[in-house]
Amino acid sequence: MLKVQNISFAYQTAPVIKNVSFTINKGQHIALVGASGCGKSTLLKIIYGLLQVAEGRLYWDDNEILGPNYHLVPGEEYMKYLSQGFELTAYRTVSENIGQYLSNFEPELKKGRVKELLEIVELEEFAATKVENLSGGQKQRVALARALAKKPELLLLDEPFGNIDNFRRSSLRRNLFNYLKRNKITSITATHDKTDILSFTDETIVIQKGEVIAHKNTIELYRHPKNLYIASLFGEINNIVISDLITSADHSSALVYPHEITIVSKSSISVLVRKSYFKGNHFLIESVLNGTSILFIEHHTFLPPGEKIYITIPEDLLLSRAAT
Ligand SMILES: Nc1ncnc2c1ncn2[C@@H]1O[C@H](COP(=O)(O)OP(=O)(O)OP(=O)(O)O)[C@@H](O)[C@H]1O
Repeated sequence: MLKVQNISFAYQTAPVIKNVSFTINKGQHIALVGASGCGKSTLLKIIYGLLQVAEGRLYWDDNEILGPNYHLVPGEEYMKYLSQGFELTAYRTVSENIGQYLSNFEPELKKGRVKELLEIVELEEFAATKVENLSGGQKQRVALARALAKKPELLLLDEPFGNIDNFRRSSLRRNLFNYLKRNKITSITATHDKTDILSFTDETIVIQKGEVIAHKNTIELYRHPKNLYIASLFGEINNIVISDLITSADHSSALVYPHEITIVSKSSISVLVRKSYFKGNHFLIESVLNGTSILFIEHHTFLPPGEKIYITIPEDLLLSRAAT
């Protein structure tokens, strides 16, 4: 179990991490999300022991995680950190980099382990290629395999798929998180990508300006986002004033995802189409409600600008999402 207790940190004088506390159970996958510059990478570096906290304590089970004031070489045996700049040995091959920290005592065992890791990151055909001849995305996959090589108990990933093309990303993500679950490896992934969050994490921690503002089961967080900042992490979102739709309602607002709005042939709510954005399996319709508010709606076909359409939003959804 990882316990982070009331930690605070500043690079200079302005605090970057402010009184942060949370607990993560073994084997759980956690997404660490928030706007750029909110402190995600800083928090991962603190957990790994690269930065010294001004206040607070961190524990992995009963072991206190100490910062650089107490360590010459950062990092504990049980923990691996994959940073955004993956420090590989350029003139060595992919296999040599992956096996760098594995014991040479039993060469067959090492060979088998490197092969298994090459399969996870789908780099079998590059085993003998020097790292300097790889693309950015391929280097990121080598760094990932090397971080996994000694089966850490806790894996810290900073934007692990940032350089990897969409074509690879999906299968790599599945390979990695299935491997982590099978081996009961706890992970914390700092990410901007909602697919990382939604499909592969048990819980999500939301950071805003250095503070934890939510720590919840990922599905719960998606279904009941507490505010606009949280909902926006999952993509386009509408912040609807309920009295614009239901005359008897008060003036509170509700967060509604575009796919939760349905276009119908007739209803009491009409909007004007402004633009249709092609999204592959649907169009995102930008529309105007009451001449002022912008409303995004998911729809299966293109709608021309200026067209008047009717919509419905389930009333119980609106009321359950009403800001309190
Ligand atoms: N070495 C540093 N020295 C001084 N300030 C820093 C340093 N590294 C980061 N910061 C500042 O600390 C704040 C948090 O940075 P951090 O990299 O943790 O954010 P982040 O949430 O990971 O951002 P991103 O999503 O863009 O990677 C930012 O305001 C950043 O400018």
